[in-house]
Amino acid sequence: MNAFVVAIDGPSGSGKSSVSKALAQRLDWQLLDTGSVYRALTWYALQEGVDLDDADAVIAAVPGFLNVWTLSLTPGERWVRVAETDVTERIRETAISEVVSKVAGIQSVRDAVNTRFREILAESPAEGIIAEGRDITTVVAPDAPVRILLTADEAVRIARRQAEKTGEDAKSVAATVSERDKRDSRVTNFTAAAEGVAVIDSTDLGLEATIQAALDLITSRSAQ
Ligand SMILES: Nc1ncnc2c1ncn2[C@@H]1O[C@H](COP(=O)(O)OP(=O)(O)O)[C@@H](O)[C@H]1O
Ligand SMILES: Nc1ccn([C@H]2C[C@H](O)[C@@H](COP(=O)(O)OP(=O)(O)O)O2)c(=O)n1
Repeated sequence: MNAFVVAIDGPSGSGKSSVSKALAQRLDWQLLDTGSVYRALTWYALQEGVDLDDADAVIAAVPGFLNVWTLSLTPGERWVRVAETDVTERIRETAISEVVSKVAGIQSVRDAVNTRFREILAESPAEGIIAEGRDITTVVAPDAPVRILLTADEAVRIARRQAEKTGEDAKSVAATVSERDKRDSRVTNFTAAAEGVAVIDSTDLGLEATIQAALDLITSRSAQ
């Protein structure tokens, strides 16, 4: 039987990772963090000496990356590996956040990665799987029974990121978030909900209330 797919999109700091992880843990489902794959590919390309402004060179690096990349789908055991190297922490560093949109902005890179995402969703042995990113509701899994766009005002999202990155300059954290969202929205639509996609705006919602709103949607759709 195919796993029940929940697709979640939203801009940086909207709560995708935290909400998706909590949902997967509570439901005992799998979790696919698609952003981590673009981040790991960016790390790999840099490691291989690829110029990220050379789209053909980035595209040429994708098959080699997909051969050696592995990630955990278990929500409580988050790790991403490239061959023997555990890149879980380093792919979250600002040096990657600042350039990942260059890689994610190349359409044929997206096509190759999306094919792998669809395989993961189709092959999931779990009862359900939560997939989060920027184009899961629209491109990767437009037929998912539950599709959610998580939003929050930009100032709130920036403040959340700044609270996480207390050792870094607050202005540059803000600039990284805004510039990345601007660049990412050239290739993916995560600012407006596509038809049939439910919006959860967490601007004035705590994390627990946001998780509960998503759980309510899943419960009502899975009962249908
Ligand atoms: N509704 C919320 N209320 C308060 N804090 C939140 C909420 N959603 C997320 N956060 C916090 O904001 C930060 C960014 O959330 P995260 O899940 O990493 O967002 P995203 O994956 O969309 O970039 C995290 O520290 C998280 O705990
Ligand atoms: N399905 C996806 C997921 C992420 N991306 C891009 C957008 C982001 O710049 C990077 C990293 O995404 P990630 O979700 O880790 O970023 P945030 O945690 O929201 O800041 O990848 C994408 O283009 N499509």
